[in-house]
Amino acid sequence: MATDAGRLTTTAEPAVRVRNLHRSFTKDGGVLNGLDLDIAPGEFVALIGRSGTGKSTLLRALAGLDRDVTGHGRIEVPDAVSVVFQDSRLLPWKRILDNVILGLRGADAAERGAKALAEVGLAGRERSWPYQLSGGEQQRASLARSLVREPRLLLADEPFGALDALTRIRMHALLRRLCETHRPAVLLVTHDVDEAIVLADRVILLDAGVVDTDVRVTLANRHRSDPGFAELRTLLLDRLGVTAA
Ligand SMILES: Nc1ncnc2c1ncn2[C@@H]1O[C@H](COP(=O)(O)OP(=O)(O)OP(=O)(O)O)[C@@H](O)[C@H]1O
Repeated sequence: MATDAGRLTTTAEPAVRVRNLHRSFTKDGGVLNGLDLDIAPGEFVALIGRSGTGKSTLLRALAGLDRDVTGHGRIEVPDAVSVVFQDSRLLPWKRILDNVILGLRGADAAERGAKALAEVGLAGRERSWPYQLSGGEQQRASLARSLVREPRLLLADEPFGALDALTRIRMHALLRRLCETHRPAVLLVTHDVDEAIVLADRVILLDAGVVDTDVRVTLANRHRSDPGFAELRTLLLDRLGVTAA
């Protein structure tokens, strides 16, 4: 693969810079077809698009998790990148705190892990096993595992996709709070247009492997009943080829 990967370090630079990114799994057609994208430090970007338009492929490229894929282009990301997936990927044979601090160095690792668990509302669950946590709690632990590494870039692929509606709403509030505190740049892949508008500073819609729509969310009120919210939702659903209900 001819990808020219680099590391961004200075704060004047964008946190993520992607230029002319191509990715393909077959000889017949590309999934990403010359994609350009910048994400500023601390900026929260939601990535939406029809099924199969390459959202996860882009996220995996940024995470350095590309497999079975050919391509070229330039990708620049910060040193500290964390990834959260739809399933928590906690190791079942390790207690929650040990999962959170897995691979961390330093005498204060346990202390930092416990602090991260407290931040996501899991104080007191350090010695629990993953199976003793609900799905939502497991995703909280997964967020703690990411944040304890103090990422400059947080990549999240449908992190709330498997959760019930009420837990999702709670997780939205938690993620927003955590991002306001830690200020990583965020790329969140989601199928949920409302989730994108509630959470993000910018919503990017992928189509045919390039950026089709790039809108800044400037709503003072992110409530679904707000007319600006409804207008933005209609615009995005329209671009997705869906008629708003
Ligand atoms: N490992 C792979 N091998 C072969 N094809 C793949 C592989 N991973 C993804 N693809 C194909 O690449 C295309 C884009 O997949 P990707 O998972 O990036 O889409 P997506 O936009 O995230 O889709 P969804 O919204 O359904 O999750 C799809 O056509 C998919 O079948």
